[in-house]
Amino acid sequence: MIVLGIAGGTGSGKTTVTGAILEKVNAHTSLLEQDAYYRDMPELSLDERAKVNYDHPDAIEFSLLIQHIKTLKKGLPIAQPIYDFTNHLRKKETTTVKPARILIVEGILIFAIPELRELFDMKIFVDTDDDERLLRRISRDMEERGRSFESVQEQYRKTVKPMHLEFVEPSKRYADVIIPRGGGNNVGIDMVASRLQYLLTL
Ligand SMILES: Nc1ncnc2c1ncn2[C@@H]1O[C@H](COP(=O)(O)OP(=O)(O)O)[C@@H](O)[C@H]1O
Ligand SMILES: O=c1ccn([C@@H]2O[C@H](COP(=O)(O)O)[C@@H](O)[C@H]2O)c(=O)[nH]1
Repeated sequence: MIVLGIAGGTGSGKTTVTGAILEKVNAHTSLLEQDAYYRDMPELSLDERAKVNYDHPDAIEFSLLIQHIKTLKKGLPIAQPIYDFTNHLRKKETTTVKPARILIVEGILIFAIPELRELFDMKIFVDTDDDERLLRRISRDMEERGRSFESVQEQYRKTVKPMHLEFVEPSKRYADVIIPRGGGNNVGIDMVASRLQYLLTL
C-alpha cells in the first residue's frame, strides 16, 4: 500500500486536490480525513464546544488515526468516525474504509505529528495564500458548517490563525512536494498523479 499525506492550511484546497488526484489515478484508492478524528465532547454544551480550539493537535484523536492507518496497511478494514461540524460532535454511525493500493490521508496537522509523519510514503503540502484561504473558509463555513460571519471571524482571530502559524505552516518543511494555489494547479496535480502511477508499477 502506498500512503500519501496531503496537508495544508484550512481552505487551502486539500479536499479539492485529493479529488483531482483520485480522478487521475487509475487504481483503487482509500481516503482517511483528519477531520473525522476530532475528539467527541458530548459532556460540553454547544456553546462550550463552539469555543474549543479545533486547530491545536490536542483536539484530534491522532492515536486512533495512526492505529487506523496501521490496520489498513495490514490489509484490514477500519470504522472511520463521522464528524458533525455544525454541532461539533461525532455521529453514532461510522464509515467502513477498506484497504486499497493507495491510501490518501488528508488534514491540516498531519505533518505536525512525528509518529504520523513517518507513515507516509509521499508528503504533499497544498500552499495557498492566507487571504484566499480565509475568503474560502468564510464561504465554506457559512454555507456548509452553519456558522455566522461573526463566529468565523472570531474563531479565525482567536485560534485558526495562531495555530496555523505555530503548527501548520512550520510542518511544510516536511513535505516532499509543495503545490501552490491548490485545486487549480493542474501541473502540480498531474505530477503527483504520475508519480503515484509510477509507484504502482514497482
Ligand atoms: N482553486 C480554487 N478556486 C476557488 N475555490 C476553491 C479552489 N479550491 C478550493 N476552493 C473552494 O474553497 C473551499 C475550501 O476548499 P477545500 O478543498 O475544501 O479546502 P481544504 O480541504 O483545504 O479545507 C471549498 O468551498 C472549495 O470549493
Ligand atoms: O468542530 C469543529 C472542528 C473543526 N473545525 C475547523 O475545521 C478546520 C479544519 O478543516 P478544513 O476542512 O481543513 O478546513 C480547522 O481549521 C478547525 O478550525 C471547526 O470549526 N469546528
